Parts: sequence; C-alpha cells; structure tokens
Amino acid sequence: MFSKKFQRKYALTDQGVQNTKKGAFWTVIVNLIVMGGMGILYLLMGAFMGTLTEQKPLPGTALIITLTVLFLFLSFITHLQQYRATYGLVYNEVKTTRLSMAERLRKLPLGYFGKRDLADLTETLMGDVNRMEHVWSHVLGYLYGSYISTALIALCLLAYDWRLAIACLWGVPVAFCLLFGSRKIAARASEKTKKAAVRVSDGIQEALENVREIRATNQEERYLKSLNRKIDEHERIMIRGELGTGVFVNASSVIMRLGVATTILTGAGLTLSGEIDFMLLFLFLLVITRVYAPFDQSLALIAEMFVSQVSANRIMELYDTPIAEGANHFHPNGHDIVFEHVHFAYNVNSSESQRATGSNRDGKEVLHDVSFTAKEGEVTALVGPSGSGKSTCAKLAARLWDVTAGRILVGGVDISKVDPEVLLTDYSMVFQDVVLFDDTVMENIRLGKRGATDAEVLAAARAANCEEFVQRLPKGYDTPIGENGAKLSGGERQRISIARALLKDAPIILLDEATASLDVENETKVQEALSHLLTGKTVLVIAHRMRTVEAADHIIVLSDGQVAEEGSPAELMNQNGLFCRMVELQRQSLGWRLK
Ligand SMILES: Nc1ncnc2c1ncn2[C@@H]1O[C@H](COP(=O)(O)OP(=O)(O)OP(=O)(O)O)[C@@H](O)[C@H]1O
Repeated sequence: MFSKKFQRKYALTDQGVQNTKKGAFWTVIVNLIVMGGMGILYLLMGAFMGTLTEQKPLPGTALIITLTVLFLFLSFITHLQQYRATYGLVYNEVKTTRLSMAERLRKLPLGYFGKRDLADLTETLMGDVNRMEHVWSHVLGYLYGSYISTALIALCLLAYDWRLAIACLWGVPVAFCLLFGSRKIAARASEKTKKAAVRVSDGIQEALENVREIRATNQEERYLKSLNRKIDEHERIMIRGELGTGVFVNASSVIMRLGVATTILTGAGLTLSGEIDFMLLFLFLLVITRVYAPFDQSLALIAEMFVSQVSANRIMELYDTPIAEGANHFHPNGHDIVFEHVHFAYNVNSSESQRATGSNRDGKEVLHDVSFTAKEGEVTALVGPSGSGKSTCAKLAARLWDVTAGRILVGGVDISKVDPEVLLTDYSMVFQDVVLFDDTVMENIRLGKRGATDAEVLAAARAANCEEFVQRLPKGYDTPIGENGAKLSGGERQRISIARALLKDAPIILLDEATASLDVENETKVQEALSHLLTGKTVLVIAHRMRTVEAADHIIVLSDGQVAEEGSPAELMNQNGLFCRMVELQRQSLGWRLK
C-alpha cells in the first residue's frame, strides 16, 4: 500500500521503487561507514590522550594504517554501490519511463491531444522526466537513507548521553518542520513556473511552425515582442519561486546548525561540572561535523522534492487518462459502416482551465443524432457547409474519437469494442493534410504495409502515378523527401499517400477530398490514382466540392451536425433542398454544370 502510494507520488516504475530501496540501503551504509571514520578518529584521540595523561603506550603504526586502509576500502566499496544504486540505475528508469509514456500516448484517444498541446506534452516527456530523473538519482534514495542512518545515529547518541544528544539534534526536527511548512508555497511556485515554461515552449513552437505566415504578414516584430514577454515572465516567476524556497532552505539550515552551539555550551557545562569527561564531548563534536552533512544536503533536496511534485503529477496524469481499448480481434460481417443515433462532443476544456474551474465539462455537441449507412462497394459522400461535421463523422468512423452517445457498427461489430490499432488495419485514410516522414519515397510508401517487398511498393507507386515524378528525383525511390515531404509538391505528396493506401489495400477507404487543393493537371493524375483504390471498397468521402459527388452512389447532407438530406445525387437534386442549393451556388461561382 505504502509502496504503491510512494510509486505514484514520485512517478516511479516498479523497478524504480526497488532501485530507490537499494539506493536508500546503500546511503545508510555509506553514512554509517563515514560515522565509523569518526569512530576511528575518536579511538586515536583517546589513545593519544591516554599517552599524554597516563603515559600509556601509543597504538602501533600498523594498527593505525590497517584501520585507515580498512576505512578507505569500505568507504570506496560502499560509495561505489551507492552510486550504482542511484545514478547508475536511473538512466534505465528514465528510458523505461519515456518509452512507457510514448506507448501510452500512442493509445490515448485523440481527444486527449486537444486538451494538452504538443509543447505541453513535449515538456512532460522531456522536461518533467528530466526533473524527475534528478529526483530519482539525487534525492529519493539519499533522503530516505539519511533519515534512517540519522535515526540510528541518534539512538546511539541518546544511549551515550541523552542531554548532549538532544543539544546536538534538536535543530533537525525543527528545521524539517519549517521546511515542510513551506511545502504549499513551493508547490504553488513550481506550478506557476511550469505553466510559464509551457507558455514559452508554446510560443517558440508556434513561431517555428508559422514562420512563413509570420514573415508574409510582417508580424516578426510583434511575435518576437510577445515571445520576449513570455520569456521575461518565465524568468521572473522562476526567480521569485527559487527565492521563496531558498529562504526556507537557508533558514532551516541555520536553525539546524544552532545545534553546534548548544552542544558546545551543554557539553562545556557538563564537563565543568564533572558529569561527563572531555572525550565524550569530543565524540559528540566529531559526530556533529558529520551528522548535519546529509541533512544539509537533504534540506535542499526536500525543497526539490516539493517542486518536482508538479512534474510527477503531470506524468501521472498521462497514466491516469483512460486509453482507447477493445478486443484485439475484428471479424466483421462485410464492411458496411452504420451510424446509429450518434451524438458527439469534443472535449474542448484544456487541462489548465479544468484545474482552474475544477470542472470536467465536455464541449458543446457537434453531432446530434446522426444515423446513416455507408455500404460496401459504394462511394458514400458526406457533404454540407463548413463546420457541419463531415470530418468529425469520418474520424468517428475510424474510432479516432469515441462517440458520446449512439454507436457505429462496421460489418455489424460495434467499433467502440475493438482495439483502435486492430480496427485500423481495415482502414485506409487519404486526407488533404498528408503526413510524410523524413525518409525515402520507398520507405514512406512502405508504411502502408509492414514488411511489403520492394516489388509490392513499386507496383503501388506505379498505380498511384508516382513513377513520373520519382524518376525526376536524384536518387529515384531512394531519395529522402525532407521533413513531412517538404521537397515535394502537394500533388506529389498526395500521390505518395495514395500509393500507401493502395499498398495497404484495406476494405474501408476514408477520403477527405484529397484533390481539392490541387491544380487541374495534378488533380487528374491523383484522380486516376484514386480510381484504382476505390473499386469494391466501402468508401466514405468528404466532399468539399460538388463535383466530387458526381461519382458518389449515395450522399449524406449534413447541416449543423445533423443529417439534413440523403439519397443519390439525382434524388437530392429533385428534392430541391440544401444539396440542390449548394450545387446551384457552386454552379454560379464556378460556371460548372452537374451532368
Ligand atoms: N479538435 C476539435 N476540437 C474541438 N472542436 C472541433 C475540433 N474539430 C472540429 N471541431 C468543431 O466541430 C465542428 C464540426 O467540425 P468538422 O471539422 O467536422 O466540420 P466539417 O464539416 O468537416 O468542416 P470543413 O468543411 O470546414 O472541413 C465545428 O464546429 C468545429 O469547430
């Protein structure tokens, strides 16, 4: 129970908890060995005093050397073990944590990424884990080990002389109480600092992503000013926060060190009154030179532990968010897609505003009671005004989000019961915003089907009309295409994504009118490539232009998140409703006629 709480509190893996225990164990041993060194000094001093006062013989050099070598040897071995158990093992902990967080992110529903943006998640994966790395390596084992070793030493001191022990150690609990009292202030300061840091990362990321638009609209100066403001604010908040914790840490340290003065005063009094001999006072003076050392460091470490709590909470929030799960098998009866009374709302509240308002209210509903069927072997087009919910329907059909109410069936199977990764093996998606990787053309297409042979990739590329532009690339299919295909035109990128979909050859195709932004020549090439892809599949196409619906078997007209009309193009034209008006409007603006 305690172990689980501890694990959550410090965002540790199971192995991390074991490593911390090991670290604490070796810290106890190291601290006791160091105290043992003080013991040797005490024995030597006792022997010298005996020689001076009672003319006893000095201990042999061999004994002194043996004790010193033994001390150095034990000290070296235990420090090495402590190092291994703390700093050495932490790299593995960091690696495991980052990998498991990445794995978790992969399984989180897309809605989560609306709550926490990229800069925020990057900050958790890099910044928060870095901060915890320091806590795992430098703080936890060291701190808990110091608690135990000091408790043991305190017991020994009490057994020797309780009056001197209290004079020596009273400052320790007082200092810790003071520091624990400052806990809330430290946590609040840390949260403010973290938010300011995320605002800076957001600003930098936004500036980098939109560098073209910023330049095109002459907004560089305004952007830089706002970024500078965010950086200055971060600096101010950080300094204020560190000052706050610094005051408490130093005050605690001073209070603890007052123990030296009280030990000397009490010891001197007791020695003068003859209640203790000088050697006992000497022993206590030796001990206090060491007993405060781990605590001095601990005070700063405790402050770090308070501050790091914000990072640990941010990491744990990722683990606490439910992932999209389901059966790892999917055996549909055909591939008709059926929407049954589907309602859907994006969760628009950011985690920040959720914390501020304490609410977990979903955003407003964007789909209301949507029901339709996209049949296998047919092209079903979703049309409607901008913002009517077309893309949302397509994303729900692939379980990129889960419906709020109602259900979506594919071949009779409720897709909310199927693991998204398993489900998506039956889907190919060709969207306008193609995602390409900084790799070769060949490898970008091969992503469609794991383990596809070169011959399969080339066949798909030919069917998607990639051949023509790939031949012009310096290394053909082995040419790297830059970050997100930066070295390619829109049409070329689009054809690579179609080749990928062809290679996958999935029975369901989701198409966000992939050709809408292309010029006529490119559009014809991409359309031709698409025609290979669509035959015999369940095709759900988001049509922004009425021209696309020419080829559709069935049309769903969405308006304000509801199905306004549905039927074949001819039926809808006869109904003289929204679809007909949309066609008329485009006909007027484009001078185009529906055949
Ligand atoms: N990630 C999101 N978070 C919150 N709201 C969203 C999100 N994506 C879309 N919306 C909202 O959902 C509604 C439907 O959007 P959707 O993108 O499905 O419309 P659309 O018909 O595809 O529009 P368009 O034709 O302009 O692409 C809109 O009001 C939009 O603002």
